[in-house]
This record gives sequence, C-alpha cells and structure tokens, in this order.
Amino acid sequence: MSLRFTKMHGLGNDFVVIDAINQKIDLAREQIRQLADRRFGIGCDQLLLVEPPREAGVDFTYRIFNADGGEVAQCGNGARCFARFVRDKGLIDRDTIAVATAAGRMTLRIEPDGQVTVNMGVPHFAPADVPFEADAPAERYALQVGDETLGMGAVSLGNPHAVLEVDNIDTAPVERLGPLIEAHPRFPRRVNAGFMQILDAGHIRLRVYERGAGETLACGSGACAAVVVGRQQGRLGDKVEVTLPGGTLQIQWQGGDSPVLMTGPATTVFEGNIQVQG
Ligand SMILES: N[C@H](CCC[C@H](N)C(=O)O)C(=O)O
Repeated sequence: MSLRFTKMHGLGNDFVVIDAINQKIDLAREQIRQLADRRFGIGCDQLLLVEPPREAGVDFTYRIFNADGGEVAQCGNGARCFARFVRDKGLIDRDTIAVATAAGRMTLRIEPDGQVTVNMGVPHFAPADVPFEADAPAERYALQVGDETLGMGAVSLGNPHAVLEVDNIDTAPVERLGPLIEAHPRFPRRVNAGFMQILDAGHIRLRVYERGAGETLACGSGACAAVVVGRQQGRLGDKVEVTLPGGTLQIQWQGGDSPVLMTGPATTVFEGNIQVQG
C-alpha cells in the first residue's frame, strides 16, 4: 500500500500525519511501529490520523498512535500540528476547528501569528479517571519505585500523567525513573511521567518521559498536566510558561472545572510517500 504522509513537529515532538479522508488507511499495530521507526521507517514519536467526523458538531476525528503502535486518546502538540495540517491542505477553510478524539472533543484555533491554541478540556484528578490506584484523591501521592518513595501528582488530560517536582531537570534521573514510573503497576494503563522544575509561579522547566514513546523533546499534554498539578499544589499561577528541551509553551488554567488552554507552534518539515509492507 502506498501512503502519502506529512512530517511535522511541535517543539521537536515529531509526528507522521496522514490524511485518512482522501486515502483508504487500515494500519495494523506492527505497521504503525514500522512507520515510527527512526531507522527502518519514517521516524516519529506519534502517528496522527485525520479522519472524517463521526458525530455532529465536529469537523474531524483525530486519532493518535504512539511509536509503540498503541492508540491513545490525547496529544497536545499533535493537536496543534493537526490544525496546521487540515488548514494547509485545504481540508477546512476556518481557523477554529472542532475535533473529536477518543477522550472527547477539543477546539483548535490558529492564531494570527501562526501559533495554535488548543482547548485541552478540563483536567480530571479523580484516581479512577487517571487511571491510578489510590484510596482517595490527593494533591500529592507517595509512589514506591524500587527502594525510593517518590512524591507525585496524578491527573488526566484525556491521557494519564504523573508529575514529580525536581530541583533541576538537567540532573533529574529521567532515563532511570521514567520507564519505572511509566510501567508502574498502580497505573493500569501505564502513564506519562513529567519531571517539573519550578522557577517561579509563572515559569517552569519540564522533561517528559512519554508512555509508548520514551523521552520526547516536548509533550503538550504533559505541559498542561505539570501546570495543573503545580497550581493544585498552590505553587503556580493561572498563566505559566513551560520551557521544555524543544522550546516553550504557554499554558493557562483558572482552576476547578475550567478548561486548560495551551498555545504553541506547529511546523511542517516535509511531505512524502512510503510503501507500507504487509
Ligand atoms: N505519549 C502520550 C501521547 C502523546 C502525548 C504528547 N506527545 C503530547 O504532546 O501531548 C500518551 O501515551 O498518552
């Protein structure tokens, strides 16, 4: 099967984006893994499918697959690239776009300066919503990892996030602790692990070891998760600059049942065609 794709990134979190409206797409998990492979395939952190709407009130269906081939329900950096893609491809002629994901609906807005603002929806802290095994909701949980007890917040932005505060992300043991947290048995669907360094109430630094992809240069939903956990803990304000290895995102959250807004860039790198085996 010949597949037309577009390679994009949001602050270095990179994607293979596929128009599944004008192409017939039926990819098995192993084929997605091959496409995401940085030596045997195109290479990406996630593969994004642009599909027709399946419900009233949305313009598209937005599907997300991690590099390990697993389908997930949220990708913030991917949502910005999704908006840029459908606009540049002429699949829509509006700058405000409604999409349905497996986690619900999101509104994407292309700003006059070319950045994209995503309404990421309301964060969910109830353990069952993350999902995370805990007796009761808390701002900070104790997680036993080997012989270490880690303090962390847990929240869902449509996908599960654990957020730990560290003194300095440059020296944080992301490579060692990331995989252990990702696969921790108290996260029955695994988890994205964020390592947050708070500079002040309006600025944090962040590294994220992503579920199904490993450490990425940026994680949009991870940036949102870190801000809402930090604000719940009384450490962050309503508007926070999140500086990741790949660049900076603007995150806004007024608390409670208000939605989280994320603003950042979306970049198209190249277009291509590939023969998919199998
Ligand atoms: N690894 C994530 C999906 C991609 C999230 C990230 N790339 C973003 O920008 O939000 C998960 O398994 O939930």
